[in-house]
Amino acid sequence: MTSLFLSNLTSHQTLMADLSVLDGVITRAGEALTERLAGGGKLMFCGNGGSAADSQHLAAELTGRFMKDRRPLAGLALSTDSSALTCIGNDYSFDDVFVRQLQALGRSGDALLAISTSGQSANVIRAVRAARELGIYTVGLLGRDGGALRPICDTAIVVPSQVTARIQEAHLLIGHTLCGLIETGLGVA
Ligand SMILES: O=C(CO)[C@@H](O)[C@H](O)[C@H](O)[C@H](O)COP(=O)(O)O
Ligand SMILES: [Zn+2]
Repeated sequence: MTSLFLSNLTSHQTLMADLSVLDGVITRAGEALTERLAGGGKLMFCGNGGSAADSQHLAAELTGRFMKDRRPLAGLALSTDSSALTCIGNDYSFDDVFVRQLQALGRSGDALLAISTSGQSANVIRAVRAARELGIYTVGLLGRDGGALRPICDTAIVVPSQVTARIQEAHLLIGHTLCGLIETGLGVA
């Protein structure tokens, strides 16, 4: 009998091979995000659960370091401030935890990377809708059929899988690629 690990490994490897179809859209997203950062904008991130972890991980690649030593870049995860999350969730609604922070901190010329494996998280959808209204460029890092987020993001990167864990594994690869494209696009030596 195949072990769980070998079965997961096989499905992971199959998905990884399928991701080459996303090359063009990932490159375009990287260019758009680089343009915002080069123009003085910041890159915000949001998502729930594992995607909240991805948000803070990727934001730290920008403010800290990724592959190269260079100036700190403006990355901000909207999933990490426990006081903001609990206040907004408690006093308003959990659906508002990202949108309220985005409306407080976001400016035209910024960008938002919205991460959701289903494309259906209401708090992420609200953040993307508000971002568009504020002139903030939106990239959706999605899965399954892209859900309700797919048509409302400026650029939607949809990982072709139905399995949340596999989609998240692909999201990290794509997130790291976006960080690499940003460093290269900004001409970091
Ligand atoms: O990491 C996992 C499952 O692997 C979970 O924490 C998962 O992220 C949560 O169920 C999220 O609430 C799912 O939200 P979404 O990806 O559908 O937007
Ligand atoms: Zn997970």
